[in-house]
Amino acid sequence: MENNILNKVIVALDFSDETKALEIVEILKDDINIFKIGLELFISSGPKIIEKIRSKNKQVFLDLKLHDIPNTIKKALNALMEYDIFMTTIHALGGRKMLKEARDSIIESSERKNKKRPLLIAVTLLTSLSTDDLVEIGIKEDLEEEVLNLAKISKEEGIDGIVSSPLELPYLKKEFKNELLLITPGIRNGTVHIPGDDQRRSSSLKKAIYQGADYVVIGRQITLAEDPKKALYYLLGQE
Ligand SMILES: O=c1ccn([C@@H]2O[C@H](COP(=O)(O)O)[C@@H](O)[C@H]2O)c(=O)[nH]1
Repeated sequence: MENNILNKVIVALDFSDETKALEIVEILKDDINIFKIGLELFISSGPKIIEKIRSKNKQVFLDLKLHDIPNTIKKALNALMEYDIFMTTIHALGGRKMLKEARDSIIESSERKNKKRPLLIAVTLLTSLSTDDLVEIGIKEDLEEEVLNLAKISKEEGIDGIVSSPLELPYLKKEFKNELLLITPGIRNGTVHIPGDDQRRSSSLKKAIYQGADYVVIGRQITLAEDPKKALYYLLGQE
């Protein structure tokens, strides 16, 4: 059971210091198979960090959350196909045309380069946003409806999966069954103090898994802990 859950855990390496990021990979390499490179690490270290992690026989989730006009996204994803990555992200709020260009671009480049393509994942509404934040930026739709709507458009445009908060899992799972990968950050258990924690829609690791997450992304709860491996196993044991 523990192993099944571990296969679904992605650890976010949110550091500007690549030595620190690689240290975490080293500590967790027997437990975790996929590590996430986000904007901070990618901007600080550049693309070479991808190969450094892959050389330890680990998969890379390159989480750049691209959000731009369709043509720019198309070209960016074409360029991204140079890297050997397992999964990457774009924002569903970029709209239907952007999602379609993203999907077409990644498929065309993979066929042209005869190379396996990464999974393309659309972020719905960031887990740091509360209902009040959404109303303030003009998203007056019920939060659940909005996530569902963005997920539906993503699926219609052939996107492989979506990012949402764990709180939205019950109805997303009911709607999409196994037709869309469900990926949830926002995992919290309160054991590690996270200064200025910005997550607003969160839940525990086990709850997210029981409610149908295909992958959960965990960062600071593990990476800021004195003993990251112990923190990971503590999360695994907690309801
Ligand atoms: O809606 C989203 C999309 C992406 N993330 C990313 O997940 C991790 C979460 O890290 P924690 O330290 O566990 O909060 C982080 O890399 C985010 O960029 C997200 O949190 N919410």
